[in-house]
Amino acid sequence: MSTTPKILYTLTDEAPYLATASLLPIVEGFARAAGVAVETRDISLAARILAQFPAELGERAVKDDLAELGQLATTPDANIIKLPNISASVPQLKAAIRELQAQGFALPDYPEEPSNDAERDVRARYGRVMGSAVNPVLREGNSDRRAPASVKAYARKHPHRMGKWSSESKSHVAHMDGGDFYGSETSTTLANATTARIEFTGADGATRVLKDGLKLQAGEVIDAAVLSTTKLAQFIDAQLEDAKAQGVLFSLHLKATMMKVSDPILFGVAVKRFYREALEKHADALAGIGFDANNGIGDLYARLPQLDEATRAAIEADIKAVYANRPAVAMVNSDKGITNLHVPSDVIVDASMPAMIRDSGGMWNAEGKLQDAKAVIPDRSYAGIYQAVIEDCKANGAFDPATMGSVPNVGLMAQKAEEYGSHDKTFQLEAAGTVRVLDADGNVLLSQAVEAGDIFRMCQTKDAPIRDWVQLAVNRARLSNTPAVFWLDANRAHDAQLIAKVERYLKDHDTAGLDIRILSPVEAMKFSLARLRRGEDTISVTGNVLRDYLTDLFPIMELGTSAKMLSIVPLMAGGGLFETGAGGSAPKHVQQFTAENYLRWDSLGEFLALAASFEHLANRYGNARAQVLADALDAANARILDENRSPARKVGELDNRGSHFYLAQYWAQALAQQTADAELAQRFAPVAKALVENEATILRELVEVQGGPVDIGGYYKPDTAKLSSAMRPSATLNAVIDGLRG
Ligand SMILES: NC(=O)C1=CN([C@@H]2O[C@H](COP(=O)(O)OP(=O)(O)OC[C@H]3O[C@@H](n4cnc5c(N)ncnc54)[C@H](OP(=O)(O)O)[C@@H]3O)[C@@H](O)[C@H]2O)C=CC1
Ligand SMILES: O=C(O)CCC(=O)C(=O)O
Ligand SMILES: [Mg+2]
Repeated sequence: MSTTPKILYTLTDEAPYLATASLLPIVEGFARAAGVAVETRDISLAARILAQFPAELGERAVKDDLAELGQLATTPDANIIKLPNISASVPQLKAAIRELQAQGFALPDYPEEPSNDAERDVRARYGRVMGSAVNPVLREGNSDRRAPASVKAYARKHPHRMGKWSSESKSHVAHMDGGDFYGSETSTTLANATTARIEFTGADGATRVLKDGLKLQAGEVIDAAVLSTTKLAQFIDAQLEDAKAQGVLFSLHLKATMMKVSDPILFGVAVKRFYREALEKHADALAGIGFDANNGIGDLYARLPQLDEATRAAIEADIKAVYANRPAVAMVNSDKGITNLHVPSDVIVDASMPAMIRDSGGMWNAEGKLQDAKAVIPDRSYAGIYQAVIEDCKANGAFDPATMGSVPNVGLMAQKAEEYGSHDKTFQLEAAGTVRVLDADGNVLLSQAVEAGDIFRMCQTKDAPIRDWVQLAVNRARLSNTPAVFWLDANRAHDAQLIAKVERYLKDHDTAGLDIRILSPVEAMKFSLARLRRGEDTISVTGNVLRDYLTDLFPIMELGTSAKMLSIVPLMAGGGLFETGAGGSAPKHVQQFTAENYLRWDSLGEFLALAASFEHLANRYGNARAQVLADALDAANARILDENRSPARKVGELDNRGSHFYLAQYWAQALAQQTADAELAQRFAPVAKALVENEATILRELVEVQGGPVDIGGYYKPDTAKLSSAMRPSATLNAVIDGLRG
């Protein structure tokens, strides 16, 4: 066991990375005074790309910090603060590569259609950093996400605005009725460990190995399912017709980042059907310039300059004609004409559906106004939960943050559980046949018939994480004296296997007096919503996907944002992973920052994670000072909420940097006032004094820079000096903080 208490703070992307440039020096200063080391590890998209090409980059090679952290997460010493990072779609990945090349990094281009081994190797390396490539690597434990009592109390006292709901709303969720993953899933639990392979056998009897060397453990639950892209295309066509007939926006909600193999294909089917006339008419020209519908219609616009003027104009005119015939489509940015079908990473279901529900069931139309929408979520596995919320809001009106209860979550996610670990076992088949999962002796574990174009997906859920999850659920139910509901659907093959395990493992625990139930997702949602309206709390105990969906949905309804969530991952090996908030890296905030030098990112998630991390260190290493820091930070966090020192949204107001100043002031005051450690109190007394006495000057220095554009020298890899000077504009504050850092 290492004896030095240490925090590993991750450097990531976009808004949380910008915020880090201001917050981290403060954290380093305070931690240092208590003898806690803070180190950084760079897991940004840029760093992850660079780490793939050590030989090519020579002297500028970058070490693979993500691999190191992934390894550390399996040891008891891990104490990692993980901020949100970009899970890159192909368009984002290409933009990042271009930026790094322009900064002089000798990276190879992204091979669109690799034609030799070298190109295939480059493509595979880029493939490793694509999509959700970070979280599954670090998540060696299950998830415990909740709104701390102080945050909930604050939200009740200062309720955020919720759009009114009308019973006349035409908004609804549309899903397939067959031919989807839900309908085809089969599942089994392994009696013995084995090394499996996935094989495709075509109609001609020829067999091809899709994946080999797949290690499976005893007790592991595996499942396989197929989605028909032909049925999906028919479904999309019907929804386009229906959206038009009903006069609602067509809006598609997927998770192309986490589900990085399947969902871009589903997205591509929708793009192809929506723009069908134009894309079919110009099929040859578009194939010639390498357009890929899976990357969105934005990919077409990016490639148009390769065509001659006349062809370009013809394509543009035909796309315009499509819009005239189709239902209106939900917009991501109406000013710039960016639609829901532009880039697969712009509309991510966990954040986009709650936003729609918060906004009266509307999405933005081309005029930038809210309009009722058809939310298309093709697969039935989870779509129904959102329809249940919509029905509830139509019947009972919007939820009231001042009175509503809370739905915390205990999520099964350790060791790449379920769908979120399936991308290396997901394939699109070019021909009809059968896909089989075979054990080492050649016995068929799972089998699915496929048609050409179908997507086959296999998932794994290991036994130890399931046991740990059940235990976590019971602990949380006991600690918070709150009913807990396992959201599992007895009619789904995978869930049926899980239900059997949950029932068995619950017997290992003392559940006397606890209210623990198992309900299907839709029933669980209805049950939780009814309690929520009565002001009652209900723990949601879910698999990995619902963990993701619900930990944005409920916080956004209850608190207005998932940024204020406490998001702990007790690692199964004994370490701690402290995620910050439950949302993403907020690209919109970066646009505002570079245009107006105003950052509205709320770092409360980081503050909460830090307090939990110091507390973890205190417990693990018996480090009393870390506990003093944690307690003082808790007090500071409560004051940030009480005194409303979170960032506002507009120039001239307190932004992210200002909220960090108050954190430093309140934290220093709490340390100066505490009596558990006199030496620390003495150390921080002058710091607190300086931050109080200079408050007006510091706030002026922080606000007077706002309003104009700011250059940070890069989007995916900003220039550290430029970023630091932009994010630390107060010389007075810096002098105090740098004094602490030594
Ligand atoms: N844990 C992780 O690493 C996660 C990463 N992602 C990645 O994040 C990127 C963007 O995803 P997206 O689906 O747009 O979701 P985001 O959560 O990044 O953004 C949705 C909106 O949520 C609000 N928001 C989220 N966090 C904060 C915060 N701390 N302070 C203030 N507001 C906040 C903002 O709304 P407003 O501006 O209106 O205030 C923001 O525009 C993608 O690359 C995605 O892959 C997504 C989820 C989790
Ligand atoms: O890793 C990702 O891409 C997103 C993770 C996420 O949305 C979540 O865990 O809430
Ligand atoms: Mg999420």
